[in-house]
Amino acid sequence: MITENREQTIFDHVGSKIITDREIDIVTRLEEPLIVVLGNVLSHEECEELIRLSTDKMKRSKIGMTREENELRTSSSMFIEESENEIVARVEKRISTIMNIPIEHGEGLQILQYTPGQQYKAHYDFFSSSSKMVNNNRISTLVMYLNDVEQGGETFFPKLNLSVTPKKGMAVYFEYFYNDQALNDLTLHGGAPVITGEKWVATQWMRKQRIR
Ligand SMILES: O=C(O)CCC(=O)C(=O)O
Ligand SMILES: [Fe+2]
Repeated sequence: MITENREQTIFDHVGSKIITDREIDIVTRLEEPLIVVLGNVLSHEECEELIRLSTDKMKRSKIGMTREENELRTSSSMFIEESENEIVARVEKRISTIMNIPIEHGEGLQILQYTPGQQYKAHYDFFSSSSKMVNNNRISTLVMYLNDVEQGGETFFPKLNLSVTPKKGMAVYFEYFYNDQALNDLTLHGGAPVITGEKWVATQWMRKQRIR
């Protein structure tokens, strides 16, 4: 493997497994920019619990659920901030090990629900240099799939001709903290329209510095 001249990454795992309270599988990796497909990240029970928590919260406060009015993302979204929930705390700890960043750098888990026709058009997760957020920008993302989608809903990276099929309990990780901005720009990605069924994901974004 050619490793010279490669930039330092945040994700530091080698081999085919990441040992946390669960044994996570490294299924596929693209090196630059680093994009890793991971298996066995969440148990089916944990996936179902995250969907339940989000559905519950949605019911409790109708304003908590933001149905996006803009064209970029047509899914519904919700932040889960219940770190006091045993499952959320356990999952956050695991995510922190996978992403190799303390959980205090993480925005709360965001749950997205897509119904047929809904999508998330190609975008960057990092904030543009004109944003106030750029001082403590995002550096990495973990998108976890909470269910199987009958048809559609792939996470796609148009500049890399890469797409990842949602599979319950699996996840895709990518980072964009390279000195070479051209590498960061290659992480353009989106959620393809769901054709049949529903799609639920939980996204963890990490910031450069702690935010909680
Ligand atoms: O739904 C997906 O596959 C992608 C989600 C995403 O890009 C995000 O949450 O930032
Ligand atoms: Fe994204």
